[in-house]
Amino acid sequence: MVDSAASAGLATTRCKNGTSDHPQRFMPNQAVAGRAHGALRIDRLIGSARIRRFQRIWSSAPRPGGMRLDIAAGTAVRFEPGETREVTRVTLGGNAEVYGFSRLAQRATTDDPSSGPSGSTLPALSMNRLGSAPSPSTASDRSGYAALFIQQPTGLEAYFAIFSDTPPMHLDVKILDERLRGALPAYATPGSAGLDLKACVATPLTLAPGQTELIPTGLAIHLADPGYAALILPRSGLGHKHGIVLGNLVGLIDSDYQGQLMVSAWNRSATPFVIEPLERLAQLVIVPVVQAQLRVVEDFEQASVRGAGGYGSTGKL
Ligand SMILES: O=c1ccn([C@H]2C[C@H](O)[C@@H](COP(=O)(O)OP(=O)(O)OP(=O)(O)O)O2)c(=O)[nH]1
Repeated sequence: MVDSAASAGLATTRCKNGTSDHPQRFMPNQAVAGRAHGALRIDRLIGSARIRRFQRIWSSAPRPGGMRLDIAAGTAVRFEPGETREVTRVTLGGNAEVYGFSRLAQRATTDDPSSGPSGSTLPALSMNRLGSAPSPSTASDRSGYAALFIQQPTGLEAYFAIFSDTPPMHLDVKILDERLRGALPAYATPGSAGLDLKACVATPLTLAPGQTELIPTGLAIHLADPGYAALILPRSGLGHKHGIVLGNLVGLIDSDYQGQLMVSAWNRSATPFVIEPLERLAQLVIVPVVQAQLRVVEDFEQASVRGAGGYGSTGKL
């Protein structure tokens, strides 16, 4: 649940309607819908919470159709506080029936719109207001939803956003080297992005200048979700002061990889470097990934300012 105390601050929405642009300030838990060229723009600030994804939900008009926000299934439109995102709406395909959303909005879009979302615990929300409510009991994290209702000449449209406090991500880890039991990598500070990976070598290992060695880390992870990958990056101190970087520059850990994490250690310096057992050698950063579906085109729809310019085309300074 998102309480209003967490919803401190003001959000700004710009509503464009063809010719004019009306910046508007409004209090948390309010929203304004602007329809610009078929797009719905919502700007949302919910304390530290993020709108995780927009889930279109239903619309009564025009039959048979509802509209949905034009984002790929399972992906998200992320809003940071104060940011605005523009999401185009498209007509629902298939039978235009929408189910799911923890049953909050379970209905066919051809249902009578005046009845509101069926099978729901949706509280009464007024038109064009953004509301929040406790998440359905099935939700394990502290998430909530926001609903936006728009009265169109042709009927009622509703949009829902699911948001959460970005709950911690759980990562399955296998310990392959007993020396790491009780000494798992940890984020050094609350703001750290990387987990240190240790060199699970049995004895000190000397890396000669220019030499590259694959060093075991004693850990295996399984990200499982293709929406994530992990990157192995050098530790800046080792790289800058001692020239110990990565032979592959960056290690990419696929979400389906279950083997031991290995660090390709490269001594790019002119002096030998001794890697001590359990020395922190590199760091692991987990990042979101979008798998794109390729769509072949003869030409791009819109010419960009940059075009094919690159490699310093914008100048040096
Ligand atoms: O620094 C690294 C880089 C990769 N890996 C593991 C995880 C990754 O998922 C797997 C394969 O890596 P990648 O796809 O980069 O290697 P490839 O050379 O393209 O091999 P493959 O054909 O197996 O994909 O190896 C590491 O442990 N450390």
